[in-house]
Amino acid sequence: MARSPSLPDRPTRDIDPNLPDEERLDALRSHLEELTDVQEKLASQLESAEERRDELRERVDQVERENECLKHSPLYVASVEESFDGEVVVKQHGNNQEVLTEVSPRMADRIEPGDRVAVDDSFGLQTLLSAETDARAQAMEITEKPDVSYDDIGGIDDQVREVREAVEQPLAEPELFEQVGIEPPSGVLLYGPPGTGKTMLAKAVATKTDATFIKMAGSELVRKFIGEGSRLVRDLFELAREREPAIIFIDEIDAVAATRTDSKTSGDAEVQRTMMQLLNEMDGFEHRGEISIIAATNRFDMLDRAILRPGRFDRLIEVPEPDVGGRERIFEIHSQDLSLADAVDYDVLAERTDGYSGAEIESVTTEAGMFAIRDDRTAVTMADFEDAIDKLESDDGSEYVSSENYFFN
Ligand SMILES: Nc1ncnc2c1ncn2[C@@H]1O[C@H](COP(=O)(O)OP(=O)(O)OP(=O)(O)O)[C@@H](O)[C@H]1O
Repeated sequence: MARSPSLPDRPTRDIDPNLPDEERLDALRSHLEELTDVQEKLASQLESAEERRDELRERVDQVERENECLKHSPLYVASVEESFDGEVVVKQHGNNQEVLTEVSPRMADRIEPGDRVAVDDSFGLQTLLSAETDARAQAMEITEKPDVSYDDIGGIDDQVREVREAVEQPLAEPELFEQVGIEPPSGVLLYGPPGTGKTMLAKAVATKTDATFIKMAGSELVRKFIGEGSRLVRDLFELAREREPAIIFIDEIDAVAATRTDSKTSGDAEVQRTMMQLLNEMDGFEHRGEISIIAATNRFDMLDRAILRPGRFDRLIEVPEPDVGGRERIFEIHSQDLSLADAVDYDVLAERTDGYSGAEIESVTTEAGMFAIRDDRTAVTMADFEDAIDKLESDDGSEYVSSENYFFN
């Protein structure tokens, strides 16, 4: 705790009244100087004390706010089903319990059927959830025009070709499949280590086919939107129908489609419901129109085989870590917009980055640029790239450990 600084001594001086006038005046002047000095010191101490008081006040405010938050019990999310004079029927998400409850006059004229609200333990309506807090908006990332092209993807040419055949062609030339009399693949599953370009592949097809890209992350469905998973899956397919042509991209599908465990915890039951909804949507998707479904995982081993049956994710495409030629190409792609001071030997960099994913190579190029900036230069050199690799190798973060370590552990 900071101690208050001690106050300066108050100068005292006895001036002999019998001194000649001139000497008394001198003595008084010098006394005045001492007093002025003390006054300045006191003023500066007062200023520091006021600053400290303001800091403490701010801290008290913050602690009070935190305390308030701690005193509040959690709120539950519910939907308004019907609304009468000052009363509403709400249905709590998760357990689907329906109750009739009163609405405070403060909220009465703002509540309409279909609204999502936060309710407390006794179903008192606390807040009307705005569109921003709506789970549907939060759980799905919608991109009308993604800007990834096939040329932005390096080192996985075979996978690009397969995805084009399985997703792009049925969207672009459905009549071809009709003429030949075959069904295009229902869903495509991309599997492989993290950061190898799976999301990019899905976005690139959407760009090429002018389709809306709708992404949902399986992990978020089970962690963030507990109790709402199956409804959100239904919404996801509904939204795709509204936005045709559309590509539905389900990232980390393993989070909702992992092999069934024997445990009967409510969390597992909820994940099961979400997966069943997903399977239902896919099975009932006969006249799919211009909608394609792509899923991705880096835990292929964990998947429930039920999702791989014909009519579901029946086209599997492995997206591996890039080989040396692929890494060279990815270095070239990510250096396209860099100002380079001299020729960069991408082949040497590719040799040095065995086991790196595309995302890790992107980090190397960003870090190389940072080295140039730190050095007050506007162009990046080969040495910057080498230093960047050294730095990322020595960094103590699992982020840059070879992505093999993530895969099938
Ligand atoms: N093959 C690649 N070519 C060029 N860049 C790549 C490649 N793979 C990854 N990248 C870079 O890494 C970033 C992340 O890639 P992306 O999100 O497609 O990986 P992912 O396989 O979907 O990863 P995750 O499994 O973690 O979701 C991309 O935005 C891109 O900059």
